[in-house]
Amino acid sequence: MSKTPDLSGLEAQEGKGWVTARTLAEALPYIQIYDRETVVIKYGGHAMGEEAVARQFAADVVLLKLMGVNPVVVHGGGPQISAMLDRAGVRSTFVDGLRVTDEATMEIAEMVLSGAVNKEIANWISLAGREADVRGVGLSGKDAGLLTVEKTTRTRRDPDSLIEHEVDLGFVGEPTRVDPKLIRGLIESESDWVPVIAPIGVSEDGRTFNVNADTVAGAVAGSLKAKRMLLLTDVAGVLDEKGELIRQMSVAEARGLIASGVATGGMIPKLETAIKAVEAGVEAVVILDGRRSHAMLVELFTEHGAGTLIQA
Ligand SMILES: Nc1ncnc2c1ncn2[C@@H]1O[C@H](COP(=O)(O)OP(=O)(O)O)[C@@H](O)[C@H]1O
Ligand SMILES: CC(=O)N[C@@H](CCC(=O)OP(=O)(O)O)C(=O)O
Repeated sequence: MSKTPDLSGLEAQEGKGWVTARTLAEALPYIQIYDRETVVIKYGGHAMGEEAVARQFAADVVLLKLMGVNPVVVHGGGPQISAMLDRAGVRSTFVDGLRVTDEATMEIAEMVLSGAVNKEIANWISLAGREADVRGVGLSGKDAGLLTVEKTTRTRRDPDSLIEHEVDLGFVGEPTRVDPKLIRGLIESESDWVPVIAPIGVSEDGRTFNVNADTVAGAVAGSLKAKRMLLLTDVAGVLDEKGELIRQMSVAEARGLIASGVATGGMIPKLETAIKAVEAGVEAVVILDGRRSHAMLVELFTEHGAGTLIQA
């Protein structure tokens, strides 16, 4: 009697193919929703983690572009700036999550953000997309008048005298104007260019400023009236008072989380940015864990999404 060949390995392999095909087919409605829509992705310094994670992120950005989405990446690099300041022996302090930036700090922050981090991300996108000619284009707010800022002011109340006094953050800026012409030109071009933006801005009188990357992403997304802004960070999303993930919330509920003290630290500027972006015409903002592989794909192309969605 002839022996039946053992096909279990082959079946397992074929089974995987069928699962992949079904996943792709199920993504069809979402692929159509995002077809030629702009999605601004804020890629935080913590989410970058190891090189393999960052390369995976770049490959997912390429996939988005090839699926018809127009991704625009705004990156951070806080931990990377801190590491370089340490090496240079420059001490760094933060006020309300913003780095106090003197001249020496500004010089190093710009080197790290516009130089190392920006070019690395653009390069990884170009490498991941080279077969299809998808190319990362590294820019900062200094290019083509992209980001005009004014000096950020912060006040503090003295606990004894109760008198308010100004805290000088140095070269820290708030966006006052985004000129999106260059970005529009890149995303609407026949070429598959993906803009990658470092959070550096210029004041009206031409001085260089360090800007929180969430804030830059919000301003860019607002000026482009993006379909989505994704804030990739190092938590699953916004957590409620019991530490459970909130899947969806309104702008009013986001304000409530800040007021009640459930959102603290770095989550406050993220929610404030999300609120401003929605008010500026971004359809929805999602805060999600950028360390999880394919988090952006799960968010955009599956029924359940990932992280916390904030909309009007
Ligand atoms: N309610 C909350 N839900 C989730 N995270 C929160 C909340 N309140 C505070 N956080 C903190 O916010 C952090 C994310 O902000 P941040 O560290 O600035 O991120 P990034 O460096 O990615 O911009 C989380 O790691 C968490 O410690
Ligand atoms: C003014 C200010 O604080 N600028 C930030 C810019 C980088 C940033 O925002 O990076 P993450 O998104 O990785 O935190 C900084 O110097 O750290």
